Order: sequence, then structure tokens, then C-alpha cells
Amino acid sequence: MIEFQQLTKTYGSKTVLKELNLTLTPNKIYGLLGRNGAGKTTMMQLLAGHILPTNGKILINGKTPFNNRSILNEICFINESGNFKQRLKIKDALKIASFYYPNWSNETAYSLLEIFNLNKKWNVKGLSKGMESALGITIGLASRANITILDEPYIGLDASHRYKFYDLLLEEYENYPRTFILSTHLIDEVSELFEEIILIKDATLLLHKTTEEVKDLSLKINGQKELVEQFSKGKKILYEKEIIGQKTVILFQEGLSVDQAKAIGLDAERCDIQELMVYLTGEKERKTNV
Ligand SMILES: Nc1ncnc2c1ncn2[C@@H]1O[C@H](COP(=O)(O)OP(=O)(O)OP(=O)(O)O)[C@@H](O)[C@H]1O
Repeated sequence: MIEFQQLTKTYGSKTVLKELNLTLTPNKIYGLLGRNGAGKTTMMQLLAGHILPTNGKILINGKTPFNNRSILNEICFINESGNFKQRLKIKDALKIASFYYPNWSNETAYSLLEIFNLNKKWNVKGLSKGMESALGITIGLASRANITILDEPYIGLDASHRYKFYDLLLEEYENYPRTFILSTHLIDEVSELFEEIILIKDATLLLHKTTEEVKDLSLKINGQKELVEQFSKGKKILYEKEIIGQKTVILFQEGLSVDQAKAIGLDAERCDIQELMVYLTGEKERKTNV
């Protein structure tokens, strides 16, 4: 169980996270989402015990991770870069990780190296951005850490390797259930993996729900302007666009029915997560349409 309790992190006068409360139950794949600078990496650094909160607490099974070796051995945090010392060879990086993580799987590590076309004798120093990402993913998955945090580790990976990674992640998760926390801007590719979505905006938690719940809060309707406006009246509008008498609106609130919208002659469907995140985290959020 992971608990963020009234967690605040400031850097100088900047509040990066403000009185954040969040509880994560074990063995799920979480998507941590938000715009650039929203505070995702900071949250992950706090969880991984790399930094201390300014106020509030972060607890893993009731204990603070900072300086707590037994908890930290259960957490694998892979960043988008800079995970490994440049002077190491790949095999040394794997060896160090194997000492650190009690559930480490050498078999998984070496099979992933093969999948990602990495040679254990190569120096970390000479790796391309994509290769370094592949090494990060290899260690992240082979660690079998109870809490595996992947902060945009796909940077530089080509599409075919990214999709391979998504498959491998699911395979690992099914065979060895554990908590994965993934931060990404490639939402359309990854959102199917997420069981729950955590959305950070303006230093606060905007939303924490299952992926299905988030989708069910949305409704994209399209049709004759008057009909769309009639249906939208009193509802929260995230987005609207009008072209020659036709209107498209994205609504976001509890209790929106696809069938009800269709019954009055509108095209209606749920939104995909990528589209929703764009509008939910947008600069301007539309108020309720009255
Ligand atoms: N060590 C630091 N010192 C000062 N400011 C910091 C520090 N670390 C992060 N910040 C600031 O905190 C804010 C949140 O940064 P963070 O890296 O957590 O965002 P993020 O959501 O991960 O962004 P991105 O999606 O771009 O990676 C940013 O404004 C950043 O400049």
C-alpha cells in the first residue's frame, strides 16, 4: 500500500506538489499523467525515497521510504536517462542491479538484452538514447521489484521496440504481479495498459480513477447545433467546435449516457484517454454550460 498524505513539495518559492492525498493499492498498473512540469517526476522521486517532502508524508506499507534500505530494495525507479554510470559495461550494470534487488531475474535480464539487441560487453557510455532506454527497461522488468516506477523510459525507442516493451510489461505483470507506475506522454499507445489513472494538474491531484471510470465520465457528441446544445445544457463541457450548423462537444461528468444522446439523434461515443487528457489538462477548462 502506497500512501501520499497531505504531501507538499516546494523548491524555493515554487510549489511543485500541494497537499496531495493519494492511496495506491498493490499489484496494479498505474498511469501517472500530466503536462510537462506538472510534478510527475517529483512524485516518483518522493516515492522512490530520492528526495524528502517539504510537508506531509509518503508511506509504503506504513513506513517512510527515505533512507529505509529494506523498502528501497523493493522499489525500482527508472528515469528517462542517467540511470547508469557511464564507465560501466552493460553486464556490470546488470550485476549491480542483481545485488540490489532481492527478486532479480537474471534470465529475464539476459532475454531482454537479446530482444533489444544489446550486447552485454558494450559500454554504457557508447549507447544511443534508445539503447540506454532499452537497458533501463531491461533492469526495470528484471528487477521484479514490488514497486517498479518507469518515468518516460521509452524515449528514443523506436515504435517496434516500444510495442515490444508494452507486451513484455504485460507478460511480466501477469506472471509476477506487482505495482507498476508509468509516466508517459505517449498516452494513446499505453493507456490500454493502465488499470488506474492518476492525473496531476497545477500541483494537485485532479483525478484518480480506473481507466474505465475515466472513459465513462466522458461523452463526445456530434450533430445538429441546436440538438447538441440542448443535450449539453447544464453539463460540464471540456471542448466544443462548430462548423456550419453542426456542433461537436465533449462532456465530462457522472451519469452521461451514450444511449440517451443517440436516442435524440446525436452521434455519441466515449472519448479515448489521450483526447481526454489533452482537454482535462488544457489551459482553459470550460465551465458548465448554462
Ligand atoms: N531540483 C529542482 N529544483 C528546482 N525546481 C525543480 C526541481 N525539480 C523539479 N523542479 C520543478 O518542479 C516542477 C515539476 O517538475 P517535474 O519534473 O516533477 O515535472 P514532470 O511532470 O515530471 O514534467 P515532465 O513531463 O516535463 O517530465 C517543474 O517546474 C520543475 O522545474
